[in-house]
Amino acid sequence: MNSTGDTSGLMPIHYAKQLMQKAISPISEVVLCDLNACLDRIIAHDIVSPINVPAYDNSAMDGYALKYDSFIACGTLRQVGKSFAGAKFEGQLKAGECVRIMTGAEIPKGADTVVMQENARVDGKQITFHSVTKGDAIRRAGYDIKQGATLLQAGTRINPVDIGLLASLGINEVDVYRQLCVAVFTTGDELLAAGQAQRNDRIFDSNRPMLIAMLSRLGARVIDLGIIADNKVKIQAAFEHANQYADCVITTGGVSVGEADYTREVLAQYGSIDFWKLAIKPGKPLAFGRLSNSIFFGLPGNPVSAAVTFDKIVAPALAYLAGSRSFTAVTLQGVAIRDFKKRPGRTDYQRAHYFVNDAGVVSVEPSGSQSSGVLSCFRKSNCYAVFESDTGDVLKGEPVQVQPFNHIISE
Ligand SMILES: Nc1nc2c(c(=O)[nH]1)N[C@H]1C(S)=C(S)[C@@H](COP(=O)(O)OP(=O)(O)OC[C@H]3O[C@@H](n4cnc5c(N)ncnc54)[C@H](O)[C@@H]3O)O[C@H]1N2
Ligand code: MOO
Repeated sequence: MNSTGDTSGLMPIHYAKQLMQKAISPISEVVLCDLNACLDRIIAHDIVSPINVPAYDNSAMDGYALKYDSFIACGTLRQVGKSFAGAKFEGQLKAGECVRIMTGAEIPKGADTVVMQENARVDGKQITFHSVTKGDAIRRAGYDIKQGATLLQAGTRINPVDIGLLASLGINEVDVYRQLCVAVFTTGDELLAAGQAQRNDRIFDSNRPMLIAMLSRLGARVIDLGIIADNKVKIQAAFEHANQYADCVITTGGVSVGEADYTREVLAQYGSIDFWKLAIKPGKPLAFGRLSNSIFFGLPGNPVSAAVTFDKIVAPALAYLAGSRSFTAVTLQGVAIRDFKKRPGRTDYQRAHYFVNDAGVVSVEPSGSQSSGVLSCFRKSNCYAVFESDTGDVLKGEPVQVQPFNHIISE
């Protein structure tokens, strides 16, 4: 029995996550980053708004600015000027007056209402209004963002809208954590790099390009160490190189129990291994450990296992290492519309397809082979059907947890 009380030798995922969190010290170095280069970087300090957005009361419509009481008293008002975005009306409205105003233009002094031009009848300078509601169509100063409000919290990954928000505050440089650097290599004498001549006794290395793409979606800088032969000396040299330059080393293959599975063995000598067998399907032989400078993930060689363990275990851990405080999977409650096969013993992330039916029910079905060698099944899938470790087969009509694919693994 291990320290988690488990007798299968497999570590439950929630326990492994706690262990990783204890073992990982998030990056603390802060760098100043240009607004145009900060997409996907992690904010290091809270962003507090130095200004109101918008800075002044302005019109939400093209129309007329007026004082409501004046409209009630007179019905028809005289247009005395114009207010444009960037060229406001400088005067003060008096009784019986209105000002032609454009969307975004500052509300003239003395006005408290804007009437859109569709509700105005123009006769020279005399304007008659209908459907007037006091206070309408005015965007107040600070109604989007108030001066002094915390707009973005430290630990937020900057998305394109955040870049718009920062620009709306006039901010053109942001304190972010230094970029995560991850070294990747794959092991296996059977591997060819895409582009090499095909051979019938070899397979192409799909894991490394796939993981590099996933890492770039995480905002990491990648050191690609290529394909390393099943050879202890070469694997150790790759680890030494990676440990010098990277915060994390990711390998695939060689973590199981086969006679050429050296990765775990080398790592155990050169660093330390915290766990290497997880109660997850696919992906049981997943190793996590530490070198002197880097953390280490040894992913299973099977491509589906590598993809799922990266998405579900490695990506959240790397987000934490990078300083992110907001990495959660969306889970929907769905209903199986076909039977799912499931053996008790591991938390299973089956590749599945979901849709919302006419009654609004999230309906989910397996999308094909669940073999960890069948990467093509991902293309027929848009979610994981997640089954807890102790569950057996799940039948049509029974509830299923659905996790739609995120941007790391999908579009
Ligand atoms: N006796 C046992 N055998 C296996 C067990 C076990 O518990 N007992 N676990 C199985 C499971 S589950 C998995 S997953 C695999 C993991 O094995 P490794 O991580 O050691 O990976 P390899 O043996 O090197 O390769 C497995 C499979 O994947 C192919 N592969 C490897 N690298 C790549 C790559 N970069 N791109 C594409 N495909 C790759 C490789 O050719 C093998 O077919 O172990 C099971 N065995
Ligand atoms: O865990 Mo393995 O990934 O089941 O094939």
